[in-house]
Amino acid sequence: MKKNPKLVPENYSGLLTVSTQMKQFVHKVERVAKTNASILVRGNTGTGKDLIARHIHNISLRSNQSYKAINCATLTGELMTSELFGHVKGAYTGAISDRKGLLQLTDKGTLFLDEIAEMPLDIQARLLRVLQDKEFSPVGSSQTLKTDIRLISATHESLRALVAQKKFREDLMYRIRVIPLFLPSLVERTGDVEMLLWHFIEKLNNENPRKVIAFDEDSYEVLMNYEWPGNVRELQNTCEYMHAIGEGSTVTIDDLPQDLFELEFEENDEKMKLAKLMQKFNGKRSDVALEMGCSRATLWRKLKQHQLT
Ligand SMILES: Nc1ncnc2c1ncn2[C@@H]1O[C@H](COP(=O)(O)OP(=O)(O)OP(=O)(O)O)[C@@H](O)[C@H]1O
Repeated sequence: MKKNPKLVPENYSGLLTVSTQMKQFVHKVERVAKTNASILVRGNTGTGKDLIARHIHNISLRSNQSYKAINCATLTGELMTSELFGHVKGAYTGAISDRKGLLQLTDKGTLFLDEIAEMPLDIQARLLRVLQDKEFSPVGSSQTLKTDIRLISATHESLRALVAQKKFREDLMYRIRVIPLFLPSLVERTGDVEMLLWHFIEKLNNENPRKVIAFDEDSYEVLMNYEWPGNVRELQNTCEYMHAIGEGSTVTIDDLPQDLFELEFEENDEKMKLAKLMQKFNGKRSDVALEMGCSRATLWRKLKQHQLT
């Protein structure tokens, strides 16, 4: 039975962590936040790019000005242009009144462009001009407006690779990645899976009649050893699933979603490796555990799981 170890995280504008790697990352972020330099956050899906961008704004010299975010992956080209630059009445069919764009609304503040790799090339060209000249015109208008924005962008892809494929402008890449930051994925953040697991479980306990206070050994082991390709978002969704699907105060292995068991290739590799090591050490489990860097209990469970006992 595993209970809440009550790990106490740091809280950076809602981004929680107990990991040294993350604290070092945030320390770096805090040094650059106070400048006006454009920041590019590179990180996989669900790693908290939104939260980091918000934190940069919160601790910057612009914190009392506006902060706005758009996700370039969810907008069509026309909508993105109008969101960013605004338009005047009649600029498009459907443009029934003037609309201010984010470049105007975040003047003196911070604009966060999530999934910037998805921005169409023509809008990239327009954005580059804004960053160079600090001015722009709304769609359908001949008026030039001044703007002073701090740009934070995020991507899960390599912009360099996209530049090589001619899908991203090289000049824009240099403008927006003056400071590149690499957000670690969840499994690289030692201690965070366990801390966040209980954070989300406690939150669900507060919102629901079911109160989970423990996990059985098997479920905990699977959760602690999973890769979390969808990072914090996947962990959060998994907690919701486990909390909703099971009964009573303990989460058991049957309450875990199927996705967590679908790493069959690695499992087969593991079985081979285990079998070889058992042979090499004449079945002496303490030596095999030492070689694998795991506890004897973990080794025992793995042997059982692969039917090697
Ligand atoms: N360290 C963290 N502590 C608490 N909650 C977190 C943490 N990181 C992420 N979250 C939560 O996980 C979810 C995903 O985070 P967020 O949207 O910031 O990720 P993202 O990297 O921008 O994802 P995507 O690239 O898919 O848009 C959000 O609900 C967020 O509040």
